[in-house]
Amino acid sequence: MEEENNCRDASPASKKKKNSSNSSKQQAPSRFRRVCVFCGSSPGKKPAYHLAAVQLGHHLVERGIDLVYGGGSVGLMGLVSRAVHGGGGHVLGVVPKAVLPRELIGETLGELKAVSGMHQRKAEMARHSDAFIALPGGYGTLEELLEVITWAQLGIHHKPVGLLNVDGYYDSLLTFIDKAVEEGFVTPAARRIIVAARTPLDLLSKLEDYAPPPHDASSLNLTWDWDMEHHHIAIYSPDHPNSDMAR
Ligand SMILES: C/C(=C\CNc1ncnc2c1ncn2[C@@H]1O[C@H](COP(=O)(O)O)[C@@H](O)[C@H]1O)CO
Repeated sequence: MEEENNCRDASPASKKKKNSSNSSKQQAPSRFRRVCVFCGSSPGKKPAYHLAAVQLGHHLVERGIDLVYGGGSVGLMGLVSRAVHGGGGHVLGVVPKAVLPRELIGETLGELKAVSGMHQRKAEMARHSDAFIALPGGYGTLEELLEVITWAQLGIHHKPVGLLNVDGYYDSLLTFIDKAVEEGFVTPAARRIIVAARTPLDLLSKLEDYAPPPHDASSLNLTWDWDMEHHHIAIYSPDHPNSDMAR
């Protein structure tokens, strides 16, 4: 799967600013054209989570960064997408066909890309983005976050991965990952893949400065494609006519 052309000049967000108040706050151009945000399909209980989602959306618009996310208007996903869309930024929602019905995801603002399943969704969200940010969320958010961290560790991509640790929501996850380093399951270099901050502003400036750790795994030449045509599925059943056991 080829990555998108990340030329800044083509950014839709940089071309159309609906909200004139944002133009006065216009920042220096970001190195990112599009950022993928993973976050709860629920709003969470604390107002701090809601505020962080809205603030992140505003900061993206101010920097001319477009949003890629899981689509829909539910929970924190709805808050961040409305903030970006309302500020004149471009929003791309990537939604598996099975969860397209409005009763599941609500209304999607901006551009909607329907994909066949969850694996393709993650690959598409990643392909269209220059960096990832996880806001507070549940299993879905954790799964998406850990997958892009794993892909970075394997050298599948070199894009920054940010963790917005609103009100210490992710303290216990970070403590756990530090334990994994201590116990020898995560290397110190791989620990540095995660860029954490407590506010959207701090996180965005850390991500702008991020340099990926050197890793040997690039030579594996892995991709995040899930292309069945180019994968041989081995069959290890002695009774099967095409069994690979005999090969
Ligand atoms: C399928 C159901 C609700 C639909 N909700 C979702 N709509 C869009 N994207 C979703 C939805 N649920 C999960 N996602 C993806 O995972 C992340 C949020 O998951 P979490 O468990 O709420 O943290 C989010 O980034 C999306 O990409 C009925 O259950």
